[in-house]
Amino acid sequence: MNSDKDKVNVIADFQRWCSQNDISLDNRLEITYNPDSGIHIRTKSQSIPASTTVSYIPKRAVLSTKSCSLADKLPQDTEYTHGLGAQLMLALALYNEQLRGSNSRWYGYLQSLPDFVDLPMLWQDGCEDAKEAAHWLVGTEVEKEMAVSALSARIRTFYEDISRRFLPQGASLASYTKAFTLVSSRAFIVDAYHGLSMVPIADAFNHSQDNHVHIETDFDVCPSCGALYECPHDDEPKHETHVGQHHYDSCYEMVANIPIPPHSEVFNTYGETLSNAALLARYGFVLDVNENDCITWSMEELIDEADLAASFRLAIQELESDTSFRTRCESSNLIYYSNSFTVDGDGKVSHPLWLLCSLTYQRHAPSPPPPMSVLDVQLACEAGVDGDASLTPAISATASAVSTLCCTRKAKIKKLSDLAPDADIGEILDGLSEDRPRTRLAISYVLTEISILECCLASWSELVLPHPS
Ligand SMILES: C[S@@+](CC[C@H](N)C(=O)[O-])C[C@H]1O[C@@H](n2cnc3c(N)ncnc32)[C@H](O)[C@@H]1O
Repeated sequence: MNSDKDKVNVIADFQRWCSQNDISLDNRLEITYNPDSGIHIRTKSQSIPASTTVSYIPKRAVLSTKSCSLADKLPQDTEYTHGLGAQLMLALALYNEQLRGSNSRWYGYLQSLPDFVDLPMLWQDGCEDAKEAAHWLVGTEVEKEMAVSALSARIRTFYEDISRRFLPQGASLASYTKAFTLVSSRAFIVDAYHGLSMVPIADAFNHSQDNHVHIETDFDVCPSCGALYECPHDDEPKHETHVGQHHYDSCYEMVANIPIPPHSEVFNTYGETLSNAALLARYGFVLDVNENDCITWSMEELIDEADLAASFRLAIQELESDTSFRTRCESSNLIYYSNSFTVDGDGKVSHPLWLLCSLTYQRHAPSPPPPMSVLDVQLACEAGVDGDASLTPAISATASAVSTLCCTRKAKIKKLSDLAPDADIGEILDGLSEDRPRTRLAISYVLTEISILECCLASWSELVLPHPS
């Protein structure tokens, strides 16, 4: 399936399969292919108004653990209904259908899928380019997203312990892992019955934060049989009557959320909050600009003392219960309101992270100032207005703590320690040949993290007082 001509045939076969399975696509749209975007959906010469349903996908056409040929045999334990467990089980269902070849009722759909998606989880044991790229990602958010070794180990264990029981002779861990990459990059949670599923046509749309379409489903169906209306599994009737049930109740729909212009690619969104780290780890690509990019810390990474944890919990509760606190944060150029320990794409520090940095300094102080007062003086400093000078050391120490955090985090990007301190990573990227696509992708991602950390360092360094000599 390498040439464009092959792709044209594959798309034609897929479209035939779609009509045989009553999957519709608005005739103002076409399925198309190019090497950069892969298979994707475009408008032809006409625009499409907002709220148009551009595709109806009958529920029976989705490939899930409930609809696949192994459905009666697969374990139904709750650990496989969500998260990684659901992905592993769906990858088993998908791989089994792939092995069934033309005997699978999804054959025309399966033929349209790439062999695998080049996710970083495959890079560790790959070619030089892959290994080098994997090395660049050590210590980054992408590594956290993948939980690298844990993910590979879980896939292997699941394959050995569960998948092998159900798969025919000739199955292999390598091919099961490829099926897993397809699930990671294409599956949707559709409803309480099918759960995580492969959804033909819906998964042909590429991702953008400014998406044109979204999937609409009635999630709340019977988890035992998928019925939207009354069924024998109901404790209480869901709906009063079957009367009025619409044909489309048995379909998932792709609906336009904004008008779609002619001659343009039509995008879905895989998640409105996905950062480039998440996109790279789960889907194998990054956006040129991604407003969700950030550096994250877990509570465990930051707090190593029970006393500090206790004073943090108390202080955060107190701050957040003050109705003006959020507005105060929003007026800062250095702090933003968020419920995580993060530095955002503009180098701003989330309020829990700021509080922790502030408390770290104060934990040995005999009578620490209230965090709200420290914040107020900091806001005054940011605005160039004089505040309570007795609190300036507290602000300076908070800024030092933020700086230390950023430097420590930068030092965790392992590849940087192999390079001279003044190495120009942009130059390294520019000097890389085109036959190193993974390394190029990894370095350009690392540059984003470095730029976030340096932006944060630069803005907070202005608040650090010089040490008395
Ligand atoms: C749900 S599929 C979309 C259809 C896919 N293009 C194909 O050829 O089958 C998701 C995959 O499409 C690609 N993709 C989606 N959005 C993209 C984007 N904005 N830029 C580059 N690749 C994208 C990535 O390879 C991703 O893993």
